[in-house]
Parts: sequence; C-alpha cells; structure tokens
Amino acid sequence: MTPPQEEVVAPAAAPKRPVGRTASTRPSATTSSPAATTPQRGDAADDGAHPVVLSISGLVKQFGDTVAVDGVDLEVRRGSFYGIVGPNGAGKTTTLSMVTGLLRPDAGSITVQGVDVWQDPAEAKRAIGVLPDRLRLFDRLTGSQLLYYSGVLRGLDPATVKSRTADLARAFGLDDALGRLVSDYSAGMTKKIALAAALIHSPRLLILDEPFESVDPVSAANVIEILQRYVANGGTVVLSSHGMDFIQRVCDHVAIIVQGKVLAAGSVDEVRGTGTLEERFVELAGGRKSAEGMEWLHSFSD
Ligand SMILES: Nc1ncnc2c1ncn2[C@@H]1O[C@H](COP(=O)(O)OP(=O)(O)OP(=O)(O)O)[C@@H](O)[C@H]1O
Repeated sequence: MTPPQEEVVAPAAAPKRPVGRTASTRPSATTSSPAATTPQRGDAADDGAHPVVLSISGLVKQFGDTVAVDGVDLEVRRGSFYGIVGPNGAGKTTTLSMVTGLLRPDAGSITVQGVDVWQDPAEAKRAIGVLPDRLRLFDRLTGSQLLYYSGVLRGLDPATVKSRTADLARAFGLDDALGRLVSDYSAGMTKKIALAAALIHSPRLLILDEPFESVDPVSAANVIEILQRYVANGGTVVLSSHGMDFIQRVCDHVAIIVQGKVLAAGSVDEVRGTGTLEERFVELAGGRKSAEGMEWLHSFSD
C-alpha cells in the first residue's frame, strides 16, 4: 500500500463507559455488488443499547485510473469485533485510512458516534484509537517516551499515562524494552508499542490495520484477550486481517472487500454460510490461481 496523504492528530480522549457486548451489529444493508447475497440482521437502526459507532456511506477513493474504494457502505455498532478481509490491493487500508481521517475521500461520508470525520475531524478523532498499516512512529523516542507522548497528546495527565504505560508494557511483554529506542525494536515489538499507543487514551473505537502482522503467537493471544475484554466492556474494534481462522474465531462480524466493493457483510456465521470463512473468501475473491506456466522455477539456476 501507499502511505496516507494527510494526517491529523486528535487532541483528547473520550471517557470509557462500560456497556455489554452485542451480537447485533448491522453492517451495510446494501452492498455494491451482485455477489452481495449475504443476509443482513434486521436489528433496528436506533438500537439504543448498541448504537451505530461507525457509519460509512458511499465511500469512494481513486488514485489516477485505479479505483481503490468503490462505493463502500458499512455500519458498525458498539460492542462489535468487526473484521475486514480482502485480497491484496482490495482497498482495506485505503478505506481504513479514510475512516481515521488520514486520507481524504473523493466521495461519501464517515461518521464516528454521529460526528462526521471530515467535517469535524478533531471531535471525531477523540473517540478513535488508530493502528495504521504503515507505521509512522516517532521512532527516535524510547517506548516509554512514545507512550508518554501519545497519552499526553490525547489529554491524559502524566500520572495516568505513567500507570497506563506500566499496564500496557506488562500486557504486551514490553517491560524490558520501554527504555530502548523504538527504531531498535523488532517488527513485532514495533507493532505492539504502536498498538499500546493506540489504546492508551481508552478510545471508544479502535481501528487496527493488520494488527497481528509480525506478532508472535503468544503476544497475539495476549493482545486478543485484551481486545476481547475491551469489546466486552463496550469498546468497538474494527480490524483488517488476512487471518481467516483468526477472524472466524475472534470476530463477531466481517466484511469481505474485493476490488473496492463490499461483496458480503454481516455476522461471521451469515457471511461464511455452511462453509468456512476462508472458502467464502476464496469464492468471492475469484478463486485460486493456477501454478501452471511456472515450470521454469524448477529448472534451477545451477
Ligand atoms: N497513494 C496511492 N497512490 C496510488 N495508488 C494507491 C495508493 N494507495 C493505494 N493505492 C492503490 O489502491 C489499491 C488499494 O490499495 P490498499 O492498500 O487499500 O489495499 P489493501 O486491501 O489494504 O491491500 P493489502 O492487503 O495488500 O494491504 C491498490 O491498487 C493500491 O495500489
């Protein structure tokens, strides 16, 4: 992917209010392809216990001749663990970059808790914690300095930042690394410190682009448990991933994006139907490619 073009930093944190987990997220009722046969849940749009936290409508983004995002509609309700999947180049990162205010859409609208991300970015971003795909961190800071900066920038007082930093470092297994420069971290450690920075202000909505890439299985399990508890207490997670097993196991809702369009969206069970999510994904993404014509690879250069 290509790095986002525009960046804005949110100034303050939203208070956390514990609310029970829902199974009633209603993603886009209309999808932008004939392949969108997935039934949608019929829960009311004004479900008071689980209001819509994120609403995406008619989102479009084009880069030259490439239509990266082609009319995406999605709704995510409070307490959802929402997975976004799609083949390489499908438009996931472009969509999430527009949702988080990092990339300006060509058309469409995005609201977070009813606030338009592009009309009132500062207000919308108070509610969002972001793990961007291409990490742009201040990596000449130590881990501890980065978390301090992230927390104070979000309006937390230093004592709160200090205590949350200790909690996050313990949870992510970064205690021993906090005093080292982030530029010296491994890929997985960098991902984890960036995730910690996204969490520190206890946002209402977490947008995580491929959060488990390069993260070891034990750390991933810890992070998943943290996210599950966050969701169980009223937080909302939207993440992109290529891990179908993970999405099927952990997420309650999923959208499959192919060539910039949502081809299926709904609860994981609705989308996968009678097969696995991976089978549904392969079906919608156009099936496997043939390895024929690659015989030269077995000729070996020596
Ligand atoms: N800044 C940019 N300039 C030109 N083309 C871009 C830019 N950003 C993304 N694209 C193109 O838009 C399309 C969607 O890219 P995007 O990064 O959103 O896909 P993705 O679903 O996140 O892919 P992956 O799973 O590989 O990360 C691709 O064709 C990509 O080349």
